[in-house]
Amino acid sequence: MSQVNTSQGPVAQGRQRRLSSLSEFNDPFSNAEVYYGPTTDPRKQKQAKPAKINRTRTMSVFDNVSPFKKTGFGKLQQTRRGSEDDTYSSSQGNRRFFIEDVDKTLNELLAAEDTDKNYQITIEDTGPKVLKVGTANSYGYKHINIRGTYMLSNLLQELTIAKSFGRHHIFLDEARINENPVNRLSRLINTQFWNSLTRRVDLNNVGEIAKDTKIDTPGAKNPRIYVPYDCPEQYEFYVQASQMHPSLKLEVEYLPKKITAEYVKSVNDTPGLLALAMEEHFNPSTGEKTLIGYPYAVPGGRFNELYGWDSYMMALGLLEANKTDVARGMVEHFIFEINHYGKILNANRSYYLCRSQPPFLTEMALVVFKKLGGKSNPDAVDLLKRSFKASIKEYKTVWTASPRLDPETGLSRYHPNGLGIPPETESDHFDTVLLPYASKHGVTLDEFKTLYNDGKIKEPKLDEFFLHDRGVRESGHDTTYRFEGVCAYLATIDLNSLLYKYEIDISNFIKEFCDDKYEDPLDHSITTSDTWKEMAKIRQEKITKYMWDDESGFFFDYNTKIKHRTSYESATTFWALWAGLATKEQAQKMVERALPKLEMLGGLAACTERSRGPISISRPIRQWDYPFGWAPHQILAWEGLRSYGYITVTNRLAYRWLFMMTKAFVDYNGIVVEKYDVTRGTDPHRVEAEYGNQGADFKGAATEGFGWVNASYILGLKYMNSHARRALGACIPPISFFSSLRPQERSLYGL
Ligand SMILES: OC[C@H]1O[C@H](O[C@H]2O[C@H](CO)[C@@H](O)[C@H](O)[C@H]2O)[C@H](O)[C@@H](O)[C@@H]1O
Ligand SMILES: [Ca+2]
Repeated sequence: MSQVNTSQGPVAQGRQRRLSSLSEFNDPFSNAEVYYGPTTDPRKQKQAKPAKINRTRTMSVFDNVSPFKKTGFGKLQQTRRGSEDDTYSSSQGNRRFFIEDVDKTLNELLAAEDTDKNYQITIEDTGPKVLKVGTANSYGYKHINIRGTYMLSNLLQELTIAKSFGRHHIFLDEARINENPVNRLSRLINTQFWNSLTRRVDLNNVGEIAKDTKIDTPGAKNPRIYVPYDCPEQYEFYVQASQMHPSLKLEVEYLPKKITAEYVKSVNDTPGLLALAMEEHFNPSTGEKTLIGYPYAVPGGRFNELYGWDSYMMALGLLEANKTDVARGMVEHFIFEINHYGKILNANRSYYLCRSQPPFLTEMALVVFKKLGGKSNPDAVDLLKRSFKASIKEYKTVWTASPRLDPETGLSRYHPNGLGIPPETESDHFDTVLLPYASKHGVTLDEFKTLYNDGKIKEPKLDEFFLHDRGVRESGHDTTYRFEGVCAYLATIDLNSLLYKYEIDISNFIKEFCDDKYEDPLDHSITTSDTWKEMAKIRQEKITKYMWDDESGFFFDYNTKIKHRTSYESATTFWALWAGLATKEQAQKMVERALPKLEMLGGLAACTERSRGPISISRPIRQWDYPFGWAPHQILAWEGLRSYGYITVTNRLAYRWLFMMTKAFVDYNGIVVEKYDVTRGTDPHRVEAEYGNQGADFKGAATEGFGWVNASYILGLKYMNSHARRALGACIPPISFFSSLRPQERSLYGL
């Protein structure tokens, strides 16, 4: 058992014995609230029972950190360096530290190791990379060294978290700060990041949930909620919340019945959160019924609201973590949005009311339905039916209606309504575009913005620019040179693949759940599975006719205005595989010809360098262009390639992406960001494009990662066998990993 330091007095020894025996029961990898919670708090040690919490396994340092040493295979034989001095190992072989003063150690650590003073310990810091910490068994009397960026940055993270739990002294398992990075990152995503990103409206938290850092007009100072005109219960609920917390100054407003572009522009200076779906809830403490919001996850960083396509990507990750209620909640919110706002919103803020985002509801409803137990669960069936009813409405009234539908080709475009300058962008985002107009009218930039927004200055060319800019934002790909000045005219491969998927899903739904006959409550039309199958077939033919380029192996966007196929090489070409509309021959050409142009060190780039074109001061880099890679592009390409039988290519692409994420996580203080530069080996998280990089701005410890990137990590790991997983844990670069493999293993990666 634990050693007792005989140089201490009997009181200290007794205390130490109690503390040691108490801490024996901790799983080194338990959630922060358990690990730093009351039962492990030495101050509360007397009251706390030594409960057998989360002791699921006996951890050993070597099991945990040295997989290559154990399995031993040539080149990859690597071990992560542990701390010195094994004298104080516990019987389980898992050393523990005792940090007597969390604050003091935190300050010492930062002073010595955070040499660039950004509250993170990274490979760019030039400190000694070693810190002495007291051992648990000596109750801090003897010291051992913690070495290296990864362990020191994990120490910083753990101390930061312990402090946030109000802890002054802690026991800390070495295994916790030397955890295999693949395990650590997946653990944090599943047990912590999702929780930090989850929102659920109740009477007490509305102020927090309504927070928005994007707009700073005087009218945005107080939180505000806009409620659909036909939701009086919700209106009462928010008024009650406002009255319960007067200091919040929460303003509650009804939306008009008809939401026009003029109305949306008129509230740009008084933005607010838009109400979402709620359910009735019985409060046992008051004995009364109240409303409570369905849970949902936000993307993170500046995006503190429910987004359209982010939600689908996050739902996939949430389901893997068994957070089914959150994924289901987001489906409920989308049904609500379609029924009350007319579309799945870009996000639930007033300034997003006119536009949507790439549609994924049918597939999202299907994955949630399956997870809820499928046909055997009446609740799941009910959810699925309501989802498809809403999806059919969305399909007909949003995506295949004016102005999004191009009547000539029958294909659809991102083409939302709206007026004026989008208020949610970075304040200087449009300056280079607006400056010439301000000069022309002899006014300052700010004066011009007001005059233009108020309609006092008319500039048709600028109207055209913003028409496309709104389309760009609806596409989710804001911004890219692929879409600039042209988006609203483009029938994109992205959108039309998703609509093909809707048609197929709706066809299957009608067959399986509606006795092959669906009467639409809106227009009373009757359709069968064949009706929708035929629509899908027609779209597939149109896509091939207008978009497929046999020579390059790409599906390109089609410009409906000039009636011309574009040649911008985008990773969204793989959405044709995800949706299942490409032929086998097309898929093969995509893999042989398009893929090599997009495959980079860290996975798929958003587009090719050639398509993006040269970058200069007057032509700045755009975040949805080369050399950046995005989680949704990876996720959809993996699934698309897999479904066409290209599993080995999927393995390879997934390894690349996961390597890049893991490496950045290890070297940069646990960072997980919105997007990555997939061409950068050392610091792929460093992106100096629009909006910087969400997820990078934290002190001490990242708490939320970024929604769809979190999901991509968990989904990507499903393609890794144990060998690849170990290589990732040791941060073996893709080239080294692939070239270290025996021929039959290389074939697993399509090499
Ligand atoms: O505020 C600027 C823009 O921000 C959003 O776009 C980006 O973040 C979204 C949330 O992660 C994501 O869905 C989108 O693809 C990103 O480009 C927002 O969607 C835009 O409308 C907004 O102008
Ligand atoms: Ca630093």
